[in-house]
Amino acid sequence: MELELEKLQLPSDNERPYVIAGPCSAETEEQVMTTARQLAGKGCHIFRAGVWKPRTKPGGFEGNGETALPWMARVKEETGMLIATEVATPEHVELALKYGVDILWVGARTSANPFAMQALADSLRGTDVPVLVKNPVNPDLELWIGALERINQAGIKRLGAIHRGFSSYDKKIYRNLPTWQIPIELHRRIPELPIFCDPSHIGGSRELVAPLCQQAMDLGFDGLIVESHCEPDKAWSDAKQQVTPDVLDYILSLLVVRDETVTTEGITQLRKQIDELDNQLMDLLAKRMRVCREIGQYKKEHNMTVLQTNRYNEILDKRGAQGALCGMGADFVRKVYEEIHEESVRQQMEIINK
Ligand SMILES: C=C(O[C@@H]1C=C(C(=O)O)C=C[C@H]1O)C(=O)O
Repeated sequence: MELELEKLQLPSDNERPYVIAGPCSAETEEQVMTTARQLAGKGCHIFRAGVWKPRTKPGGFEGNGETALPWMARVKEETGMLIATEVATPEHVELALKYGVDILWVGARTSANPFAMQALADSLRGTDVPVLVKNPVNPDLELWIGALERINQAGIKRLGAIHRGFSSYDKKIYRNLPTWQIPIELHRRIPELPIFCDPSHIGGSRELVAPLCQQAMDLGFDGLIVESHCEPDKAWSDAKQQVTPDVLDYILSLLVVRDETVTTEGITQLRKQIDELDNQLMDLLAKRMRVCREIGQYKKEHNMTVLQTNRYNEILDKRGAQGALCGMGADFVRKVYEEIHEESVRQQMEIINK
């Protein structure tokens, strides 16, 4: 099915990127207002805050619910910023609209559930609020598109997608794997659909926000939705991944916004692939080391030496031959495996001596 789309028409200083910023959760009126004033002072046009928080496990802070909506309304009134929040049920939609929320987004757990998406779509019928749909937690492009289609079929034409990464058991570098090929394919399939990147949830840590924002710009994303809190370390949820409005402003000031229509960026695209492959390499290395540690544990239990020269030689020979077949120098492959072996032995020594 073709989506029937209209421009989002959101305020922004430039053509790109749209920036939506604000805390993970609306915790207190003071926290909301302080953060909002600071963001507005930095020229931010759209304020986000979670009012209903889907938490993986019970017992955490699940949001203030309706109590927080008047705070959001106050942000809009006092700063002039538009306000955005997450909705997961028809009741959320009704309340958010009642308090004048300008933009709604649908979270990753909700977009993974067609029943929930249909209920949301039905509750949106007859409104013209812009809706942004996060990717489902699992890397399923069809499910993501299906969620967008349901909202669109309910008559919502100002529609966007948010890439927040995909859940995985492995959380070595990212909290949620970016798997860029999925939003890239979404853009290829529906070029007129604006795509936002959520570097906070992909990265899960402050340090990754800037590089991920840049990666999103490099891939031609239309906007960014970034978690920003007046005192990130004291945040009631997602403390590690929030940045202050000051830091956000700095990150945005350094962003290189690239133009999709200029065709001289062949090298940038190639480097993107390199980054992605390097991330995969790091991931694989981390996995290999994990197996080595298991072997270390086995050796401890069976009183075996860490160093197994025959096996080591076998690996050097085999990988060297493989490398040669792929056009890589024997010396290079040997050096790589010597380094890997050294680290593997170091990690096993730690285990065997524990
Ligand atoms: C992992 C092992 O321990 C050591 C590390 C190796 C590796 O990282 O490939 C190979 C041989 C051993 O010296 C093993 O015995 O298999």
